[in-house]
Amino acid sequence: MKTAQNLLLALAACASLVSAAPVEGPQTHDFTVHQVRNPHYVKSGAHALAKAYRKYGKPLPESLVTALNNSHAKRATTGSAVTTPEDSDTEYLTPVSIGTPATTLNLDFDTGSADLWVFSTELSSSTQSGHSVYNPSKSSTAKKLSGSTWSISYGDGSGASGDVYTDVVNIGGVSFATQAVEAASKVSSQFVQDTNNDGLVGLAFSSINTVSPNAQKTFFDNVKSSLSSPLFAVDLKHNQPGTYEFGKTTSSKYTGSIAYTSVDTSEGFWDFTASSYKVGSTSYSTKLTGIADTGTTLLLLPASVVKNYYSKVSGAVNSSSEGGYVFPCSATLPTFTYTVGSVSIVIPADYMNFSPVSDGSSTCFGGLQSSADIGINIFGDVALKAAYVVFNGASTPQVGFATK
Ligand SMILES: Cc1noc(C)c1CN(C)Cc1cc2n(n1)CCN(c1cc(N)ncn1)C2
Repeated sequence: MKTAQNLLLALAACASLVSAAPVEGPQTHDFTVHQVRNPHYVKSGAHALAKAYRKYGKPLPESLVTALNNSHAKRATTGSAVTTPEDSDTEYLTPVSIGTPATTLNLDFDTGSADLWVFSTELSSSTQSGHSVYNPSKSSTAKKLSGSTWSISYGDGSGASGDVYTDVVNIGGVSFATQAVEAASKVSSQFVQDTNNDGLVGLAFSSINTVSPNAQKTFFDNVKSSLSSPLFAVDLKHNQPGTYEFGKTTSSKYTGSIAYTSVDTSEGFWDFTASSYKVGSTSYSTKLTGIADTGTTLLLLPASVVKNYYSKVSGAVNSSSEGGYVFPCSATLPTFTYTVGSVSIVIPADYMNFSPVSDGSSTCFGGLQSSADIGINIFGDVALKAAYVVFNGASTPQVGFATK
């Protein structure tokens, strides 16, 4: 059998080096096959040998079957997906494929919550209108999580609720076969109107997942152990597409080094502390503890910090009618800098002008607002899009920041 095995192995080896010689004749075609190496492929002799046995219809020897089952050539996985800003960076939407055959929904990746929920056929037709929806009855891999329900409400008073299925979910090439997919049967008006948004992917800690009676794991918690590295990296940009990477960081996406700091997960968030901040060139040695939250649009910090900032903006007022600090759109704004370890993230002045309070208005709403009414500071998209941010889910979670 050895000879036969060697032959099959040799055949298998040849089979992987296909580069047919050009065929001479009345017409000449170039049949050269160009190999492109798959950087993620982990070579396995047992798999190559088994391929040869199968190719010639030979039963696999017991030893080979054992080797295959024990093969530690587990594919280390990584993936990357493009995320696109909507409505002046109000939110960032990323395509996610769900079910068999797959349907692609554009979802809001939210490191501030832990439910993966989607618009579904369980909503009224008028509510579904304009959205891509998940139809579990059309997915051969959908399984109802019997007796489970979910209900979530967000800081801005929006929310959704429904029942639960497990199904295959693929994000940027990283797939999990039995992800809890929370199908919405009710959504609040903010979501109905937002036809760009087909639901959310929660990337906070699974401890705050709302499924009852048994909380479900986030997509990241499900895939974490199979990733090359237990992390996801977030590269949000101002008015242009960015990326969510799973299992890897990409050095060309940032400058200098990534400064990591500890995370307090006790509330289920990526809660970290910046050691100091700056308004323009004025430094404040005040620590800022808050959550890294991709699902919140703005930067929400203590009233004292916000006051220091807008004291440098001529014409700025804290408007009760507009619900926060506003200023003349022509005002010159200072930058805002937050420091994590050795890295200082400078938020450019134009990020600090969120948008006119309404179309055509010459009064603009600030990207920095007070967190006083919330009870927690939130480093939302205004802060995060100035950085390359790594959410590391190792046994001691960390969050890392780099300039870009
Ligand atoms: C309008 C609007 N405002 O902000 C967003 C996003 C929208 C988009 N859209 C109209 C409606 C909407 C409302 C929410 N979302 N989407 C996403 C989840 N929300 C969060 C997440 C979180 N971590 N923290 C607080 N809320 C509230």
